[in-house]
Amino acid sequence: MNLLKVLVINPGSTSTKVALYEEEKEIVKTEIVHDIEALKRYKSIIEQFDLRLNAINDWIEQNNINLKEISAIVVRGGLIKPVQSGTYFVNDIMLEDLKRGVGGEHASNLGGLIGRAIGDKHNIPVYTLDPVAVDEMEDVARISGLPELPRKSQSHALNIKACVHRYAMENGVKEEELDLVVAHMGGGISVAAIKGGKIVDVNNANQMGPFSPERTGSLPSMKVVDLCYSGKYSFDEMKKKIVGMGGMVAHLETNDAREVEKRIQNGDKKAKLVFEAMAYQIAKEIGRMAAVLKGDVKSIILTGGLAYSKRLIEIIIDMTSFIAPITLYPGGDEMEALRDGALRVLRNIEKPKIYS
Ligand SMILES: Nc1ncnc2c1ncn2[C@@H]1O[C@H](COP(=O)(O)OP(=O)(O)OP(=O)(O)O)[C@@H](O)[C@H]1O
Ligand SMILES: CCCC(=O)O
Repeated sequence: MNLLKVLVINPGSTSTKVALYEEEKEIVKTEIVHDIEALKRYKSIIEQFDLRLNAINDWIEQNNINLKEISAIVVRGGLIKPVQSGTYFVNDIMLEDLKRGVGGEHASNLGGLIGRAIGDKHNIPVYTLDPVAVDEMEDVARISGLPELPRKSQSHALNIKACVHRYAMENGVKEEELDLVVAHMGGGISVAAIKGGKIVDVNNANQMGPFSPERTGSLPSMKVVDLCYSGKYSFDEMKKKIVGMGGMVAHLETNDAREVEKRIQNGDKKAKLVFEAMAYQIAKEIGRMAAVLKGDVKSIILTGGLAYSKRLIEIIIDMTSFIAPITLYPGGDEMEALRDGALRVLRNIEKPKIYS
């Protein structure tokens, strides 16, 4: 019997994670970290296509991966049109929407494009699971202070959903009965209110919420207008300031929390203040989402790369543990969640949804 082999590609804002699985078994998993200086050279994320594809092709070669043996490629999905949670074929309609960036710019838009570039060449089907555009938001959460600018459900849905699933399994509860706050803390930060297993509210890491390693989060809006009309920045430069060059990068010129922690240890007061401010804003957002759930929160889950940072976690726990017990899932389960989505389809347990 031929074993199923799944290639997983997960482009995040600061890195591209790649892995090869044989059935559930991990054969190789690597985080290709992209240098901030290299990323800075690109005006838009879509222009990073060649850089990331070349890095993945090098990784495939270095690890002697025979693409002829791959049963499926599964990728982190991007800002397509709002969709239900689930596994989807990366079809031509989705590919076009990713190219055009119908829901906006996002590193994960590259997932489908790179996946199909490799898949089409070697005749391998390409799937995606719980893309950034998963929308389960309640109507009341969509209203902003301007009718023409509604709040949109865009989040690290893949890892958030994987954490909800893991928590349910580990604690012997049904996902549909779970109310949680999940804070995914990566290059961008999504803090979600989970009601009955669904993401009923989330900040939208590209536009609102806490600042993160490389995004501004919410800003004083009048001052944003002033900056836009100051004549100092083009449209593209302003967008890049908010997503990519904001947050820690703007204050400290690095998106690497480990580097910031080293500076703090060496007595850098500015690094300490900025890092503590990020933790403070995350804790505040958790409080907002706890209010969405009327305080009835089973647990606060902290996940993503930043959940490895003891310093950050301690501040968040200090500020939020009065709400609910804290669960730590550092790093997250995105790669395994993607693998499992592809395996469910390959084993005919789940029918992939068709994006239209
Ligand atoms: N052991 C660690 N200690 C402290 N910080 C860490 C550690 N490992 C990773 N990080 C930090 O986590 C952040 C990246 O997290 P993650 O890998 O989840 O993000 P990403 O996948 O690139 O982006 P996103 O999650 O927004 O898609 C970086 O700031 C990185 O420095
Ligand atoms: C746009 C929110 C999701 C992400 O940043 O990955």
